[in-house]
Parts: sequence; C-alpha cells; structure tokens
Amino acid sequence: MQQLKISFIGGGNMAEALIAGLRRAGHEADHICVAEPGEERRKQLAGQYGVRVTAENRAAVTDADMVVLAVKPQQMQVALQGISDAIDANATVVSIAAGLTVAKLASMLGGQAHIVRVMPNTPALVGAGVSVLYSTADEQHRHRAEYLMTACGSAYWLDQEQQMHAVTALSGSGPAYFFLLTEVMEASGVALGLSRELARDLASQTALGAGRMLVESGRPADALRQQVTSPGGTTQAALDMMFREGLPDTVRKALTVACRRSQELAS
Ligand SMILES: NC(=O)C1=CN([C@@H]2O[C@H](COP(=O)(O)OP(=O)(O)OC[C@H]3O[C@@H](n4cnc5c(N)ncnc54)[C@H](O)[C@@H]3O)[C@@H](O)[C@H]2O)C=CC1
Ligand SMILES: O=C(O)[C@@H]1CCC=N1
Repeated sequence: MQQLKISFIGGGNMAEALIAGLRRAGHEADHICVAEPGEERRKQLAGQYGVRVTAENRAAVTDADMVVLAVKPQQMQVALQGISDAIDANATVVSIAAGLTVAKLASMLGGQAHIVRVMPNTPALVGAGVSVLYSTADEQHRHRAEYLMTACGSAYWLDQEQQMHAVTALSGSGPAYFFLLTEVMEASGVALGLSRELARDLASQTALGAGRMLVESGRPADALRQQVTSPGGTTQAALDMMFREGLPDTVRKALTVACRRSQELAS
C-alpha cells in the first residue's frame, strides 16, 4: 500500500517523538516532511531521521495527505497564516495542540478542513506513547490519524471532546510527573551514598519495571503496591511518610490545575 505523505508544522519535542515513532514503525523518511523555523533543529531532524525539512510551512503542506499541527497553542494562529488554502481538500489535519478545540481549529483553518484532534505523549519516541483522539471527520480521516498514533503506541477515541482536558492532565503531561519522581529518587539515592550512575540506573529501571507490571500483570496499581509493602518494613515506612506529607492530595491537585490550564488554553 502507498504510504501517506505526512507533513509536520513545527519540529519540536512532540513532533520529534511522533517522527521517531513513525520511523520505528517503518514509515519511509522521504514521506515525512517537517516545517520548522529553527535552522539547527532542521539540521538535527534531517540528520537523525532522514526526513525532508523546510523553513516554509506552505511548501510542506502542498502535497501532504496528512498535516500534523505540532506548534504550541499560542503559536498556532501565526503558523496557519497563509497555509490553509495550500492544504489539499482531501488531506487530514491532525492537531496535537493542548486546549485548541476542533471548532477553534476549523475557524483558524477557514472551515473546510478534515480535523482530528489528538493528545499524544512523549514516550511515542520509543514506540510506547499513548494517545487519545477526537474527531467529527469521516472514517477515512479518523483511520489515517489512528495509523499515525498506533505507529507510536496505543490509541483511544473519545466521543466527548470536553474530556480532552482531563486526558491532557493525565497522559499528555503525565510522563513529566513520573520523570520528576524518578529525578527525586535518583537524587535521594545519591544523598544516601550511591554513585550518580548507579542511582540513575536503579531509578530508571525501577520506573520501567513498575510500568511494565502495571501494563502486563493485569493487576491494579494498589494491589501491586501492596505486594511490595511488607508490614512494618521499609516500604511501609516510606509510604506512611508519603501519605502523612500529603503526596496523594498533591497529585490530585496537580492534575486539577493541569486540567484547568488546558481549559484556559481553549478560551
Ligand atoms: N511536549 C509534550 O509532551 C506534548 C506536547 N503537546 C503539544 O504539542 C505541541 C508542541 O509542543 P512541544 O513539541 O512540546 O513544543 P516545542 O516548543 O518543542 O515545539 C514547537 C516547535 O514549533 C516551532 N514553531 C514555532 N512557530 C512556528 C511556526 N510559525 N511555524 C512552524 N513551526 C513553528 C518551534 O520552533 C518549535 O520547534 C503543543 O501544542 C503542545 O500542546 C501535546 C502532548 C504532549
Ligand atoms: O505542557 C503542555 O502544555 C503540553 C501538553 C501536554 C504535555 N505538554
């Protein structure tokens, strides 16, 4: 089957993660184009992934089957200026921007585009992303967007766009929460006398092992936690401290403010 020609508007962190996911899944480099204003960034993406690069958004979209809008929400209006009429009438437009609704994107694009809104996350870089999609476009366009996202990991559909705010707070931003915990665990290992290298490996491998158990064991997180926690033991001492210091409440509040921020970006 002929591969889709996919063009990215913006070649930043999330675009790179999707490009890496596509390349790992066997999507041909010359069927991927990236429009990115940063010269160094263009060189890096071309060098590392073999993709076509340009500084001109309009040049990138003219022959694309799928256009992926991968700029910051605040940059979208400027990025779309002067390109809507160059996007093919049958092209699928995928937006990964936090907050921006399908209706808002449609008005920015002049109303005619086949839009799919997606909230991906950066583990797409290693083929372990999780994405949530929403669209009112027809099957062909939904199917194309799903192809992109499943190349990068797993994908779920929403039937209520409003839920995208909660998704963004949970899985869009979520990798950063786990990275923070891992950073702190690594630093604590060093403070307790381990070498930086060993502490980093132990923290990262523990995150990987815990993540795999969550996905592969079929058991809920609290049951897995209890398996580690010997009564009166070391884990119990650590978890008691985390509860006393309000960690669960802090995480709940953090997701609530992330969700609210997504709503603000939409307005
Ligand atoms: N980073 C993440 O974990 C996730 C990001 N997103 C969304 O992805 C989008 C991009 O985020 P990041 O990759 O983190 O940002 P980023 O800042 O790394 O990438 C944005 C890129 O767009 C380029 N750019 C700026 N103005 C442009 C224009 N007019 N035309 C073309 N390119 C332009 C910038 O030079 C930059 O390389 C955002 O809308 C964000 O909400 C969604 C899910 C996760
Ligand atoms: O921080 C942000 O706004 C974006 C959306 C989800 C992850 N990064």
